[in-house]
Amino acid sequence: YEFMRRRSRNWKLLSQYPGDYPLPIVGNGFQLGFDADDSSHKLMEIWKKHGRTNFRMTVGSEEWVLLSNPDDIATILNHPTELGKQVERNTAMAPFFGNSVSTSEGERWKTIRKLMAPSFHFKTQEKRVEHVNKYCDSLFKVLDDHDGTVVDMYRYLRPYMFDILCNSLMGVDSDLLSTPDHPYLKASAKVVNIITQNFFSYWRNIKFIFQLTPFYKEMTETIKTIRDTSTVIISERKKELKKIIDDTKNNNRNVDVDLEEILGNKVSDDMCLLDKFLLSKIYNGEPLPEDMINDEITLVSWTGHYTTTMTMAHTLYCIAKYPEVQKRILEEQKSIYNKDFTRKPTNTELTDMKYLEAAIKESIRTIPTVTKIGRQLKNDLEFKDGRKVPADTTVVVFYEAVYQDPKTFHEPEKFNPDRFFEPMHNHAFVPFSAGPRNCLGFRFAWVAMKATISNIIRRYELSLGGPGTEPQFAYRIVTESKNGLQLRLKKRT
Ligand code: HEM
Repeated sequence: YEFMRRRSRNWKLLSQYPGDYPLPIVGNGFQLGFDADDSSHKLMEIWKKHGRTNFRMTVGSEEWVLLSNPDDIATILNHPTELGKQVERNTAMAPFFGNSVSTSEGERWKTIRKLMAPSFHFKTQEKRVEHVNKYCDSLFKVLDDHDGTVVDMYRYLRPYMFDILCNSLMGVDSDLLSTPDHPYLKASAKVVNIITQNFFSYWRNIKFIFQLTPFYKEMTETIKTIRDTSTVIISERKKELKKIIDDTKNNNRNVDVDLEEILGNKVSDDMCLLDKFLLSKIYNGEPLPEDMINDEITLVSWTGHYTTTMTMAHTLYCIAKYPEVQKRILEEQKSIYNKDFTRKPTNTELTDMKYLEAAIKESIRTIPTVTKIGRQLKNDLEFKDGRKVPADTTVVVFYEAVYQDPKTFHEPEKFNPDRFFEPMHNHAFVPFSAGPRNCLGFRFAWVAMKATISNIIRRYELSLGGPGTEPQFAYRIVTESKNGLQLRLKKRT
């Protein structure tokens, strides 16, 4: 009786939102179709059908409320305690990233997030710009070889971004840019697709069947490759730390690192992220177990390089597609670098690149890097308009819908960076999420994207790859083009 009572109460609350009547067992699941790559498109159709506003869906036994209203997005993302991720999404991601900061809850999440946060503080930006600029020279060497020809930007931007992260956060030189066919790059390119399939293909949760399929084998091999790469990075850094200690003992001191901190296992803000994981004893007074460090390094290496690469590549594509935007970015660059057009940017100059920033934002709006994020409610939640959503519901921030809503973005079909100079709702555009569980790496990502694009655009004229190369975007957990991102780069004289 209690179960029935709760169900009917929940249904009463949920049915305040538009949505189709759910069938027994499957709910509205069939409306998502059977092709995971197409489910985002299907959800957009449902959003339009119900009046381009927040709507509800029942997927299997789960209740979803999908939000496109910025007021309600502000309510969920800034909530101090509703920080739990959608259980289904975590199930899809956990085989790759275990119980990492992005997938964990409660004390583990809080402790690790606190340990990591100083590595992403705004004070670190100056140092990050230097790292990006250094690796840009290696990128130029590779891209110069393709002068005038069509090149897949993913192929070189991914290893480039991975090398920057590895050097800047892990203190290890990886140089994947010189081996773009490296097994890590091949494996990590499969992650988005596999997680998206796990998420939308419910039969995969029937483990004994899934384990018999080739998909399972592919997933296991992919996980092994990316986690083994983290093991190598961790052991390289351990060796380096040992060398620093030995060198110091032999009076050959490496000035970069404070030995007392290392020997005393003290963690300082200046240390690279991996040193913090290796040296801290925050976890029950003991060093962090190796598999826990592996979870975090695998997550940060993957998410940090993949999302940033996709956003940069898609922005370069938009710049190539809209020559007037390219012209205005270039004019802004000329106004900053009129004396020396090849000089690398400083952090202050990056903040002056307002039009470039608007162009990156408009690229994210039209090709959202992250298409949805979810929170699974622990308690009932009341939104600004007085409607309540019951505990256990999954509340989804449906970015694609927000970005295509004419109430929020006037003439959403137009590519218009200038819209970001107009006043807008402060939660209309939160691609890095917001509130206590926002993206830790957003400052790092901004620095990397702005510095890289500023350097690239001053060196090369960008145009589209031509017939047959138009990107085929798939809106997976991260948006990516199935046939790469082909652009023609021509060195400026
Ligand atoms: C353009 C690039 C990026 C975009 C669009 C992006 C977007 C996001 C979003 C939307 C979330 C929230 C996910 C959710 O609530 O389900 C998130 C979380 C996170 N991001 Fe990013 N991100 C980017 C780059 C980075 C970089 C460069 C790093 C690290 C080097 C990073 C590390 C993280 C971490 C660790 C979390 C989990 C935070 C937590 O749960 O407490 N991201 N990111």
